[in-house]
Amino acid sequence: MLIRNATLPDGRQRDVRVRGETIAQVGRDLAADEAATIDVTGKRLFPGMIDAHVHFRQPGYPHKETWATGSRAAAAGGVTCVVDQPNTDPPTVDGAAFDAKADFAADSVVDWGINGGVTADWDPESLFERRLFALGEVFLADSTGDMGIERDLFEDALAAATDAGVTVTVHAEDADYFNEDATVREDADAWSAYRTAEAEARAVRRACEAAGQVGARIHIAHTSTPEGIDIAADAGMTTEVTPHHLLLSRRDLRDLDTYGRMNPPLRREKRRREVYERVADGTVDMIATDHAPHTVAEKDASIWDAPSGVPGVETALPLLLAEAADPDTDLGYERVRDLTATNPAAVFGIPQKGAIEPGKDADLVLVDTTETTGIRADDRHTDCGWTPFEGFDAVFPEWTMVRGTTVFERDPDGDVFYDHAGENVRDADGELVE
Ligand SMILES: NC(=O)N[C@@H](CC(=O)O)C(=O)O
Ligand SMILES: [Zn+2]
Ligand SMILES: [Zn+2]
Repeated sequence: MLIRNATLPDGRQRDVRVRGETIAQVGRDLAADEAATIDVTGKRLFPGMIDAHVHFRQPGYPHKETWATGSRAAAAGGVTCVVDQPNTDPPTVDGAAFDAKADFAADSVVDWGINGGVTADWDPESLFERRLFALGEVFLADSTGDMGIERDLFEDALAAATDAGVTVTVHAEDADYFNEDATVREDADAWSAYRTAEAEARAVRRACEAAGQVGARIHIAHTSTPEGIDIAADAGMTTEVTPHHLLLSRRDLRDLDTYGRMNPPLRREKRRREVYERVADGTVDMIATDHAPHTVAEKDASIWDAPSGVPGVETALPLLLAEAADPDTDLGYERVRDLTATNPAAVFGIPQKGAIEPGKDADLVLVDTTETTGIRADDRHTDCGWTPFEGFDAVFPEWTMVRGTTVFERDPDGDVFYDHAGENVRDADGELVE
């Protein structure tokens, strides 16, 4: 297949030849010796997003999301590789649980990685025999799944992962700094008052110190505060920010109510702006969605009973592209590419992905950035049926390709998905890539 006149994220216009599963050539006026040629003049071609943080809920909670529905949502949002987190049932804390989840992941239409988790009864030996994407998210406080662990166990896990050459991703909140005074309140903002910004900053600092002691490489998941980002960056560790912490703040809880409950919680508008600055200026390494679907019936509860988490895999790249298309923001297309593809590939060691260059996997997303639409939950493909970004401007893909196969095509008569077997990205070269 020959894609003619694509505008790349850096603004250059190039032809891109896809042969089999890979990008064969990127250049000008490539010879049209292929059967299929499409001209995409005026449209932008991005490397597929690598979302290093999703919760696809299988095994255990298929009523919230499955690998089939979650991966379709990913494809429709320009995500070509997802990394699933361990708080499923059973939790992914030993080799058998990893294998059971990998069987479910066979339903995925996009490429995938599976993380291993840490609990008091984890089995590092059998877990590290598997092709883990990373160890994590390791929960320093309870979140969905109640997998919070003690300090000693975290330090043991850091040492074990370092021996195995595996990166550790960390859910950094410290319950010692939660504000118990907030627990008498019943409004949705109480969750943000309870799980304080200080609780995140303290946990990030402690995690970085512990990592420094054993020479571990850690990546801080879903950082929600400028303080947490700066502490991690100063320690030489990497960070991710979610679309909701980038674009939503405590102000939005008046509308979102308990649907806006997640861990870590939404912060004040001032902090949100400071997080945005760090995403735009390159301090933050990547955007990852923490796609955490729960049903409407589950979310429609009191602020203390509703489960934590919001969906996001389908709307992340579209929201970022709308930000980049808006001349009034500090976020450009190249930065969006770095945050969604280049950096996740570099940080987690997936050299075959993350760039539109000869030899890379043909994971591609075509978008028309002159065409923004308002997000509507009814149009989305996640099984949970709602979005915290209702009405937000977005640029949705026209099509998404995974290793040379078109997996999604937008169509006014109904979006089309094509059967495609996603691969374990850690199996691509037959060995762990570190
Ligand atoms: N972020 C959340 O609020 N929830 C996540 C778990 C997590 O990432 O902490 C979930 O699995 O529901
Ligand atoms: Zn988490
Ligand atoms: Zn998570």
